[in-house]
Amino acid sequence: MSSIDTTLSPLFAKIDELKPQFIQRLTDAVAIPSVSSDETLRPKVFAMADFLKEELAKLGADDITIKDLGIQPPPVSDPELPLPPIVLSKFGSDPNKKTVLIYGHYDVQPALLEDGWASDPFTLVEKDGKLIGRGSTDDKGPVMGWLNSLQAHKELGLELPVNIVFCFEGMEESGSIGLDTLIAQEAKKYFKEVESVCISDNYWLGTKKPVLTYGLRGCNYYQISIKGPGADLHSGIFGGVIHEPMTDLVNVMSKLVDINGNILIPGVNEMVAPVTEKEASLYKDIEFDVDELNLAAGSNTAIYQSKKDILMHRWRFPSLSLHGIEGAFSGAGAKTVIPAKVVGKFSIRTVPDMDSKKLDELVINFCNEKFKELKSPNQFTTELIHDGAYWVSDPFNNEFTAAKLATEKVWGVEPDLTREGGSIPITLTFEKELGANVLLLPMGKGDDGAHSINEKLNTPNYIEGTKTLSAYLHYFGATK
Ligand SMILES: C[C@H](N)C(=O)N[C@@H](Cc1c[nH]cn1)C(=O)O
Ligand SMILES: [Zn+2]
Ligand SMILES: [Zn+2]
Repeated sequence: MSSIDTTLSPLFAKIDELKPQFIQRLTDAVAIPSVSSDETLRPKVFAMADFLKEELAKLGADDITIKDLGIQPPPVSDPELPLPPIVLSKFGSDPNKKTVLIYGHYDVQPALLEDGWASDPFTLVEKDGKLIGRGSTDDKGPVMGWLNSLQAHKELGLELPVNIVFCFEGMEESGSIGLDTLIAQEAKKYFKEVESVCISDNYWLGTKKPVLTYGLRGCNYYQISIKGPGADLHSGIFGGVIHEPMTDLVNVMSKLVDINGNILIPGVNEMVAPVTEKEASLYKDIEFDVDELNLAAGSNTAIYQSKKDILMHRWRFPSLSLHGIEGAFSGAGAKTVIPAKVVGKFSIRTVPDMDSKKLDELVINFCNEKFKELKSPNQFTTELIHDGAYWVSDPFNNEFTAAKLATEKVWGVEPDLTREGGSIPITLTFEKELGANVLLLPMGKGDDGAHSINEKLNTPNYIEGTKTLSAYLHYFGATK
């Protein structure tokens, strides 16, 4: 037995013993509806920051620093809306140990029972080996996983193998506003000793095999606002005699993408890096198939049937999704209203070598052009709400080697190396500003339903995932 194995055996046994407390920790976290995109729930996002602060204090943090980010910039309804703080914390400062920055986010996507949840989204339910609740997999489960690991070390009196710097944010689901600047400001201060970054905020590709992730798509999020009449109107009185904002909006939005997911804005696809032969050969060894995709989607609606096509369109080609229309009638029944103002939301997932600023220009000009063709007198604007960069790294550095050992130790299989279709806007900033390697070490499975109804984290993924994160720190701490 190696000395790491000798350390990990009692650590894993302790994690198993603490399982009920770990589930309670996640239950308490999920109970706080920290939805960053809902301005009315902003106090709850602050409550979640307080919760983390208390947990970190209980675990004996050497330092806890709460960084205020000021007021949220437009577009917002409340011009005085405060941004949630960044929760920073340190455990250990041994100059002979490596220092690992662990990033996670404490905000969540919106969730309403009436969206189709089987139970209240903010009450964690354990059913059939699954922990169901908003944020269970994205990202409260993994964040609690790190805290669980510290608790297990503390209760065993086991020294941490690395110095830890936590950086938890409350705006990830809304573009990580303010965090870029904070990282740049603290690079030579709070983050001075950091030499490596680990993020657990994505998912296995499928449901059977753990993965390590070396790429993310970026995300540019836009809104089109159209304003017409002074107030919502009766369609029996005004229908057919005025230009309706909703008709204009649906018309413009329908020109952005076709039903096979092809982006119709000229110049966008031209920015995408060509596929090399080496890259094309990478896909065959990855464990995944169209059935896994259909299972995770809960439908047989795949555009592509081959593994390679699916993965390439998830990881290395851009996509444009239409998300919703603010101000449109969306309730049950048959309300005969003409909405006075509507705001259409869509985003583009970006990939190498797309230029974010050039993309904004192409999108905004295209929308303006399509609206102009309608010859409508309504007021029209398209704007970027937030953007986050794509990221691709080397999956064979020390971080990935240690994570592979940790995954094999816990799960007994070699992990696949994957990219992620989703975005974690701050990843590239950490890499650039801190000059550190970043590793993505996911906890949940591909069918967890992040951002969807009935989001879940399988209980074994939560517990074995806590072991994997812990083992990673030990293997990485031992690298020369
Ligand atoms: C992968 C990560 N857990 C996640 O869900 N990220 C979000 C980030 C985002 C970007 N714009 C809005 N939210 C995502 O990929 O949608
Ligand atoms: Zn997330
Ligand atoms: Zn998310």
